[in-house]
Amino acid sequence: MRSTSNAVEFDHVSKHYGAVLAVDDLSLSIEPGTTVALLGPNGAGKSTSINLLLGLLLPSSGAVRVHGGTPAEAVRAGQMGAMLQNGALIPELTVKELIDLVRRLYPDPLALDELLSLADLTELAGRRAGRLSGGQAQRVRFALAVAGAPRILLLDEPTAAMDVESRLRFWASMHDYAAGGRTVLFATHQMEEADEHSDRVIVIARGRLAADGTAAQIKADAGGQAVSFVLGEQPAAGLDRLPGVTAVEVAGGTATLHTSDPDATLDGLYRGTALDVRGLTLTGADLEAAFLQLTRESR
Ligand SMILES: Nc1ncnc2c1ncn2[C@@H]1O[C@H](COP(=O)(O)OP(=O)(O)OP(=O)(O)O)[C@@H](O)[C@H]1O
Repeated sequence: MRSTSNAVEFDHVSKHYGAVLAVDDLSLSIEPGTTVALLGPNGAGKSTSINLLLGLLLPSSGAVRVHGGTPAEAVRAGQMGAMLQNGALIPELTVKELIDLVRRLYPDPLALDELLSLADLTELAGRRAGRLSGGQAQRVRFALAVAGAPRILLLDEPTAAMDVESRLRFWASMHDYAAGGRTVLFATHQMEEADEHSDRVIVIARGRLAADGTAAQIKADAGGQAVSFVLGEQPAAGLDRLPGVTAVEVAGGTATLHTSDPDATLDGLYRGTALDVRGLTLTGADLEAAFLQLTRESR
């Protein structure tokens, strides 16, 4: 029986390169229309996972499914587009010629003008590919990846060569593309990119799943948020039982409540205690702190 409800499924997938175990019993599924960030330190297995999804590598064990079929079937049907780390462009062709050449390979491609506009290349249409800057060439790679109007778009560190301005333009293009109900999976080292541009963050470390959820959930699970206030001489008893609280520290008259749910903790503090709460500060874990904690835990 083939399930068609998920765009992507990894079912107990492992991948060895000789003695190196790059992906270790990874199971996950991605619903259609989701934008997922794949986050992990160097060597975590991100590129290997993307190559498995594209059918460029076969799993040592387990199964990878794309819309219920094999990756090879999905690629043949033009369902997948990919922007890998260093895809070569033909330097003599103009941007327009190159994109048109590739789009004509697909059964149901996007229109040339639409592609140029989507990748913000209209003004560079007549420029030879060999004369583009690194960031402009990445935009061309993006146009080539979406030329066949794939249902699933895979991006391996797409903004690695881009300056701030190019990054902004690139993410705007990605969101335009994803808005049509397409599934996007992008690998990144940039926490803020994962936080800002995905519906879901999957953290892998040493080939295993370290965390899976929205950026907000991952931050909360890492328990890095805290509510602090001036306790003075008041008793600290019971603070550790407030909703969401994972640990309490009292030092120099200040109480710090580490919490997985600051809203619930504050509510409990005001309604459930008779404390006089002054000098309140809230500190949130950023995704970077959560990520470091998660990937450290899995070592
Ligand atoms: N062709 C290969 N032969 C042998 N080992 C490999 C090969 N490709 C990757 N590896 C190893 O597999 C592990 C996972 O590598 P992978 O490239 O998937 O990680 P990554 O998360 O994409 O890393 P990065 O962030 O550095 O791009 C690493 O230990 C890497 O050294």
